[in-house]
Amino acid sequence: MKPRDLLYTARDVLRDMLRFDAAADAVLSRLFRAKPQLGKTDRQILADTVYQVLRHLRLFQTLAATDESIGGAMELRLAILGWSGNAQSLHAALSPEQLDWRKRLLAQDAMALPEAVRWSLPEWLAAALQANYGAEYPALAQAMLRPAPLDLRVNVQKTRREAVLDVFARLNLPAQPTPYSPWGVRLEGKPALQDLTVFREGWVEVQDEGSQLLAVLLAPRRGEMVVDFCAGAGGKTLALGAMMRSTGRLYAFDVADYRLAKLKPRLLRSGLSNVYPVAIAHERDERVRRLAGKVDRVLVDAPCSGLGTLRRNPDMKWRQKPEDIAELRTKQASILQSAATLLKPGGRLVYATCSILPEENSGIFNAFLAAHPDFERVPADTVLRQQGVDGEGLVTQGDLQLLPNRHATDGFYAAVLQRRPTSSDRGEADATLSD
Ligand SMILES: C[S@@+](CC[C@H](N)C(=O)[O-])C[C@H]1O[C@@H](n2cnc3c(N)ncnc32)[C@H](O)[C@@H]1O
Repeated sequence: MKPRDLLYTARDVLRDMLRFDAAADAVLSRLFRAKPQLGKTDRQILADTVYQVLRHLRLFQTLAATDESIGGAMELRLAILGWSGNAQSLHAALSPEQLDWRKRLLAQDAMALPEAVRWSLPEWLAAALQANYGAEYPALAQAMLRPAPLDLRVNVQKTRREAVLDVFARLNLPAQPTPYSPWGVRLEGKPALQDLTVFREGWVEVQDEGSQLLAVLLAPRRGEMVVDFCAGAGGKTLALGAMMRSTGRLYAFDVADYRLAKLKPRLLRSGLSNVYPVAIAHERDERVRRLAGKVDRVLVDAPCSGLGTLRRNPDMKWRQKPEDIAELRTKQASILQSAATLLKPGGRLVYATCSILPEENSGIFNAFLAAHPDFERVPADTVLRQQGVDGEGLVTQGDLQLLPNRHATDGFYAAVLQRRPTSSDRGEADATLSD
């Protein structure tokens, strides 16, 4: 497609996207399905341009409103400001007046603008981040404006990290081991993974290093009975299954069939045979009740605002509203409550979100512990150390707290609890030990 036509396509996509009635990636997928003639480079330019606009939406809208000399719809002017093709395509896409306008506006001194405009945050979210992160708020807000790196998880069921790094070195694709996860590889750039044998053969999966650490924290063992309560498309399920070396039973629960369906091809690639996807109607489903008191480990990767993933999903900051958070909190508390009933005495649960709002995180977890004296917090740094991960700097008040500005991961929270062993279990354990 000619760069100028691409610019107008970006305008049309933005018109759709800025209604915020569907996720940005769904809007893009719909477009790509409708226009199969779009080549790889065109798709990349379109995606990068509209995501750049979503990231900087408030700033770009403010800048565009200060100078209307080039005319055209707001969405066109936003696409001009966000254009993310190379210099050649930029010159081919824009008229000389548009080029001048873009240059002038992007050169403006943004320091004169309020922080929430500069960092393109809705007022309510800027206020919440400032209240919760204080002096760290500017670094956090700015880190969330940068695109995320491409992290992969090496499937230890099939290979080792060194072998994967060797393959990338031979392909001349710069890659580094991630600093915290024992299975993480960080790629420079965004190669088309689907074309690579390492991906097709199930040696690697795309997964942010932070997500990998949630699996590390659950630390499931061979032969155990494990439940991934909100498994979705199974990103963490696959990591857990590999940790269990494809032994035991790993149930992947979710209320969304269509998400679980996406797990199937990934499972095939992974080589795991210990995973059992189960669609449940809600968190108190009969299939959940049947496992009460029988499970060794449970992961609750709870539905949340997703505000820790703004580097990848910048539309979330415009789509979420304070009243959505209140609704999510009720759901999170209810899921945690049900999921905890699955645990055997001595069993462990990890409650996690990709939110950076404490009310979805420690707020839910601490309230659960306060109301349930038969459960206790397990310090996350202890578990990480046992798993060979240096938890220094990863743990705040006993729980894992990852932030893009500190750890170059998405924002994640994860806390571990254990069901206290009953006195008869302790007796049994003592008897076993003294035998
Ligand atoms: C954060 S996502 C999970 C992502 C997934 N664990 C992964 O690693 O790809 C939260 C998931 O919770 C699911 N969910 C929402 N309500 C639920 C409920 N009551 N019980 C179980 N799962 C639920 C959603 O369908 C969604 O897939």
